[in-house]
Formats: sequence, C-alpha cells, structure tokens
Amino acid sequence: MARPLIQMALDSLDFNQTVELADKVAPYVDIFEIGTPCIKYNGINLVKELRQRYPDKLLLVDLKTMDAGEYEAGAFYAAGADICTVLGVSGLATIAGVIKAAKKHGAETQIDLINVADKAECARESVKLGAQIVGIHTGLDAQAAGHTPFTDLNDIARLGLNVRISVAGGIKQATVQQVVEAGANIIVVGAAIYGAPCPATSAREIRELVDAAAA
Ligand SMILES: O=C(CO)[C@H](O)[C@H](O)COP(=O)(O)O
Repeated sequence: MARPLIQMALDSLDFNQTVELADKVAPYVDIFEIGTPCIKYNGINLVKELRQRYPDKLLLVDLKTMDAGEYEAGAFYAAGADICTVLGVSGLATIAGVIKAAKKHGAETQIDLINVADKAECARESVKLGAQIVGIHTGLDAQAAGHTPFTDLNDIARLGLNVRISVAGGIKQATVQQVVEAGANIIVVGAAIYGAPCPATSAREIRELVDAAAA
C-alpha cells in the first residue's frame, strides 16, 4: 500500500502560533493545511510565509470556496498553494473554476464533500472534471453533534474512483488504523495534535501508526 500522507490542520487564528505549531510538527507530517478560520483571519501572507519556510512541504489552503472558483483560488495558487479546497455543494461550475486555476499553476484541487447529499455522485462528477482529491469531511460542528466520517469514507472508497481520498473529522491515534485500512490516502489531523499536551509527540505517534497500518 502506498504510504498515506498526513495533513496537519493548522486551525489557530494566531499567525505566530500557527507558524510555531508548523515548526514543531514538521518532521512528522507531509501537508500543512491552513485551516478555513486561519486563512480568513490571516490571509494570503500566511501562505507566503509557510511557502517560504517550507519549500518542500505540500501546502493546502482550506478555502472551502463556494463561488467565483477560478478568481478566488487563483490568487492562493499563485502565492504557493499546492492544493486548494472547493466545496462540493458549490456546484460543478465553481468546482471547474478552481480546477482551471489549479491547472494554470501546476497544482491540485480537493473537493470537500462536507454536507453534500449525494457524495458518490459529486465525487464521480468531480473526477470527470479533473479533481485529484475528494475530501470526506465531518466538520467540527457535526463532530460536536456526534457524527464521524467513517461510513462515508467506506462508501466513497468502495467506488474505486481514480482519485485520492482525504479524510477529516476528529481523526486521532485510536482511529488512524481504521481510516488507513478503509483506503484513505490523506489523513487529516487537527485537534488530536494541536490539542495534545505535546503536539510533536502526538504527531510522531500518528506518523508511526499511519506507517505501521500501511506497511
Ligand atoms: O477542516 C476542518 C474543520 O472544517 C478541520 O481542520 C478538520 O476537521 C481537521 O480537524 P480535526 O482533526 O480537529 O477534526
């Protein structure tokens, strides 16, 4: 099995804390995600800072674009994003716009299936448009209401689409093996790392668990 990537969700609002956290966990993760609240609060300068600081890491900007896909995402790809997210609920025209902007910069697009009613259909259509990643995502509010991403992950993985699958939504040490075995290619982790007493230790544990599950 190809080694799944670990994506660290940087979900603080504070610019310096975000950079400090990235520094702490960098040895253990493959992708830095600038979370949606974080990018709204800090803007494109944070993309530039992390790009310059980490030229060899993948950088995902969690724009969760809902409209004006090409226009909105284009600036972030130009600033150094490797991946931007667009909401599946935005519709195919907006998704196509973000994909167009990504292609212009040799970058990738992730379709976030959060709150999409027919996730299989949205994933299939997104792949036809040229998306490289679909995101199974139980958001923070849905997590608080007791939801998890596991059933949706299994359902989408079973489709066997030519697309990488990202999973997010409260993934922690206890659930890493399950999501790797279900077929996730990108494991997104936020609170289980940034909320831990020692984020670096937590990130290292998750790295070891992902690698062991994929071996
Ligand atoms: O995109 C997000 C919220 O919309 C989070 O970054 C994502 O859910 C990962 O964080 P956690 O592991 O804490 O769920």
